Amino acid sequence: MSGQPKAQREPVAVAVGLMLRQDGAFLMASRPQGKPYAGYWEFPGGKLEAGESLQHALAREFEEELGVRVREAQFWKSLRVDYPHALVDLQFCRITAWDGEPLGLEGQQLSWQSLPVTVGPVLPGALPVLEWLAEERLKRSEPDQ
Ligand SMILES: Nc1nc2c([nH]c(=O)n2[C@H]2C[C@H](O)[C@@H](COP(=O)(O)OP(=O)(O)OP(=O)(O)O)O2)c(=O)[nH]1
Repeated sequence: MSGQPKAQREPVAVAVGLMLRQDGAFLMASRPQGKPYAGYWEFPGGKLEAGESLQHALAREFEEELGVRVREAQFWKSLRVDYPHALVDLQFCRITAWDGEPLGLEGQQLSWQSLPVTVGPVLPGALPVLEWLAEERLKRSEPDQ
């Protein structure tokens, strides 16, 4: 295998955004050809550049990949995933306001989804997000104690 031995790998920080529409739908994207897990579905985002903040990386990736200007984003949850190709620290943010309609500027397919999702396969590092969204939905539907 090429690259660093697994045990010595430094985690790579990744900014990921869940664009959440008022009706509860969220945007998913297919991974473009040429990337690991091409064709798998994920949430838009990408790696932080050296010295870059999470908010900045999120805004940059959304401009580059979707042509969307992020107006309101809040950090939500993080998740470390150990892939054969990389060790990643995923920083998930909820995006609740933006300018523009998302376009697949890197050749990726886009789809507004709700639970259960109808696209697949879903990237392993995006699957837990669907569980978190389902948990939230459950909490919202439970009567107050
Ligand atoms: N965007 C995104 N990446 C995810 C998710 N879940 C998950 O495990 N990942 C992983 C896949 C990749 O290993 C990494 C993101 O790196 P990437 O290669 O897509 O990022 P990038 O756009 O900066 O790529 P590049 O400039 O190096 O081509 O995070 C997710 O929901 N969204």
